[in-house]
Amino acid sequence: MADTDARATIIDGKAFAAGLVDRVTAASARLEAAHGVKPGLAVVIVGEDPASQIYVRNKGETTARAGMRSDTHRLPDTTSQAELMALIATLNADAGIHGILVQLPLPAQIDSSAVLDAIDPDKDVDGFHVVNAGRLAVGLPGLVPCTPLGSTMLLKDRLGDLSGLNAVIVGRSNIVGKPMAQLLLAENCTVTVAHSRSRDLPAICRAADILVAAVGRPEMIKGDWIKPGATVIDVGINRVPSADPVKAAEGKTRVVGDVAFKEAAEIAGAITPVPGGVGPMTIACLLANTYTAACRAAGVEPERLDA
Ligand SMILES: Nc1nc(=O)c2c([nH]1)NC[C@@H]1CN(c3ccc(C(=O)N[C@@H](CCC(=O)O)C(=O)O)cc3)C=[N+]21
Repeated sequence: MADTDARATIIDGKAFAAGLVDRVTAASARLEAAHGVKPGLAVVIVGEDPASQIYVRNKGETTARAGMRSDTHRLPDTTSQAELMALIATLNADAGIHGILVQLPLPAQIDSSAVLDAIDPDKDVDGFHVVNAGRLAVGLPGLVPCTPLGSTMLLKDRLGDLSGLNAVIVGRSNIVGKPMAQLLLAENCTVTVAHSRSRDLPAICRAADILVAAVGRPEMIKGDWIKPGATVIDVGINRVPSADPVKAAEGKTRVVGDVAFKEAAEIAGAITPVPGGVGPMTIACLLANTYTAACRAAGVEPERLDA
């Protein structure tokens, strides 16, 4: 691709996500035409974090472009737990809303897990509710967290059958690492979940045919941690000072992943870039989950969307 040093195939998450959004758009139009149901997503944002505002705006725009209903609820950062719970109760009861996303992180006065677990699990398009975590763990249909879902789609698109491959996930969060482990286990991978307390992380990573980096530490995973030919999925989106010291001094930033991309691309067989890799898949999968939730609410079998 553009980087002539790179040996690895650069996995174009942005392009795959655009295709997925197109398929969701078409499937949603057919759902509306046949059953009179227009998928509806409600996004709730509490406070004024500028980065969060950007994500919320992107989600809202993409949802509208896909022909879905998209409501954004912006609440002040002084919002109480009770006020947020009341909004969620209203959205749970609204038949025109099939998906609810409460943007994280929430302000300190709010108990996040209580809020997430107040969302109707069948409208929980983030897949963060304990019921959906449980469904995923035991193999029942539910709603699957968007970032691991999108990462798995990219892996299957690139590798086909994942059976028997060694998958190493670095990071054990409830929103990425743990659900990613469940999805790859369901694909018959041999799954290792490594984390900050793991001993000899480089050696663990070097055994990986599939390496998923989801730690939130800029460029922590080095090129010599990667097995030659491995497929690397970089989930990290870290804002760091610009590489140009003059721009950095002006406060300019750039976005990097959890993987030292340039050196990793010399060794890996394929790698997702940041930006343009997993991030766009997260938003596309949010729309896919909203479509799936709308179909289930209408008692309609969702169309396949993953390819
Ligand atoms: N309840 C909840 N669900 C979320 O899914 C959730 C959340 N809270 N809180 C914030 C994080 C962050 N997040 C991103 C999604 C897409 C991009 C994305 O598309 N990034 C682009 C652009 C990156 C850039 O240039 O800034 C890319 O990677 O190419 C980024 C970040 C979802 N989040």
